[in-house]
Amino acid sequence: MANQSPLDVYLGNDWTRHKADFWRAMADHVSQADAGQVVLVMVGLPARGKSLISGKVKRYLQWTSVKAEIFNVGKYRREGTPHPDAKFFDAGNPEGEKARRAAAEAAVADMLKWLKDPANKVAILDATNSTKSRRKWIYEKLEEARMAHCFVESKCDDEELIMANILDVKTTSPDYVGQNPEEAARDFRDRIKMYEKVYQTIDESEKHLTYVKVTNIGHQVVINRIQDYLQSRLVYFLTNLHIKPRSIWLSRHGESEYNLEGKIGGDANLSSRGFQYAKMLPELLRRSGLPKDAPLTVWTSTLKRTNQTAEGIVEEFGWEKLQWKALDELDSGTCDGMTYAEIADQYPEDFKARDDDKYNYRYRGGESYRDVVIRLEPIIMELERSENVLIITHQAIVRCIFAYFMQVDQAKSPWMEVPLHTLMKLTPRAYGVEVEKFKANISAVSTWRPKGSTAKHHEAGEADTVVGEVVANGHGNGKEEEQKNGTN
Ligand SMILES: O=P(O)(O)OC[C@H]1O[C@@](CO)(OP(=O)(O)O)[C@@H](O)[C@@H]1O
Repeated sequence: MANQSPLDVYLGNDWTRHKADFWRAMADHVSQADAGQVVLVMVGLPARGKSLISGKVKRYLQWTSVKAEIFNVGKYRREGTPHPDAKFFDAGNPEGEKARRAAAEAAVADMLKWLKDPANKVAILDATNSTKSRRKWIYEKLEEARMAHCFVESKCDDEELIMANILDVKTTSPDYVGQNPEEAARDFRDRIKMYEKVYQTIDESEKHLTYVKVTNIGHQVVINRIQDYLQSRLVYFLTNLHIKPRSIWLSRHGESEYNLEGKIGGDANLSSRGFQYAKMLPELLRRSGLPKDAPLTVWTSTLKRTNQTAEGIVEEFGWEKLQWKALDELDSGTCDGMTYAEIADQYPEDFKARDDDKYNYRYRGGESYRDVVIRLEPIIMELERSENVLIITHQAIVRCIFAYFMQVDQAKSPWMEVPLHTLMKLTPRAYGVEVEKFKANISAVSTWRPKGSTAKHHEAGEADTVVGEVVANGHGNGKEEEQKNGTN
């Protein structure tokens, strides 16, 4: 490919020739390295973002094909006590204590049962676990089951964040269904006070535990005794999290000459309509609501069509632009530069195999969607750390990034329709990701191919321009768990 990254230049032709093998090896290595199991034990007062963190961890793990599940003690407690008032949570209330202990025991028992299946990798015990004696009990249970653990304490002194969590709980927790919202908020604050009376942060006396302490979600992270690969990956992820308001804008490049010809891959220039889209992108961004004070960084792939699309924006706003090799389009190996009809003709078995399992099918000498997700992991880590970012990339890459944020399952994500000349704005909210779409009024071919079809890319009609199904899947960060489970 004409546009080589510094890494390509440094490593020379061998690297360029063997990069698909490299990503393949990485993908295989990562799945092998995931062999262990671990329990993440959440610790912290109510309204400190434990469920938010649990949801984000689960979303991240599932996207990388690591099976993860959240066990929320509140859900078990609610079976016996669906609408408790604050006094129920008073440590001096023996009945409340007994019921809460029973709920914790039931959750841990179910969790250990779930972990009996070696395919299940990460269990997240979402509860306050706010006393040393409760943590000692959990630690002993996990030691007895020979299960690795990692306590994750979420501390928070940011009043705004606490208030946002209280507001969310009072409106979404099943504990307060049908209650006056003001009364619910008052009761929830009293509940927090009950926990504050007995809360013990993890300290020196618990040095034997593996733990991560996160203050104000990502502001400060303290780690202790992190032991294996999976734990380190999780710690790295937790270190990168933040909850500052921001948006991520996602767009494919403008229509390319290859898109017009129905060819896949390659490094073609934009078509004249593609250039029009590039010109219009600054206006489209303005329409979507630009961040007032915070700057925006533009990320592109190393290919010409994404860089040409970014030119107008960089010129107009002077924002920093970064090129990422990892954002290059899915490598179609020996099929690069062919039309779908040519592939079906020359490699009929491959064409069918791809339709049968598009997520796992790996092009000869190229990549699968699974491989792409592995190489996008550093991009996701960087995105979690970053504030406002505009990503201009390719069809398969947009699908994988979108699938991460919106938890689209692996069988569906490679078939999602991502129209050209459409800007998407993803805004993480307390318990989900909001998606807005802004369509440029510039026609383009549709490169979406339904299963079985070998049709050449056709002019997009109205129906093609809706991302539809995808948006409906939109909960991201544990909202579903929280709505079902509430606090314990
Ligand atoms: O996985 P499928 O659906 O084939 O889509 C990926 C394809 O999308 C295309 C367009 O058809 O990407 P791009 O947006 O970079 O032009 C091909 O280059 C690429 O192979």
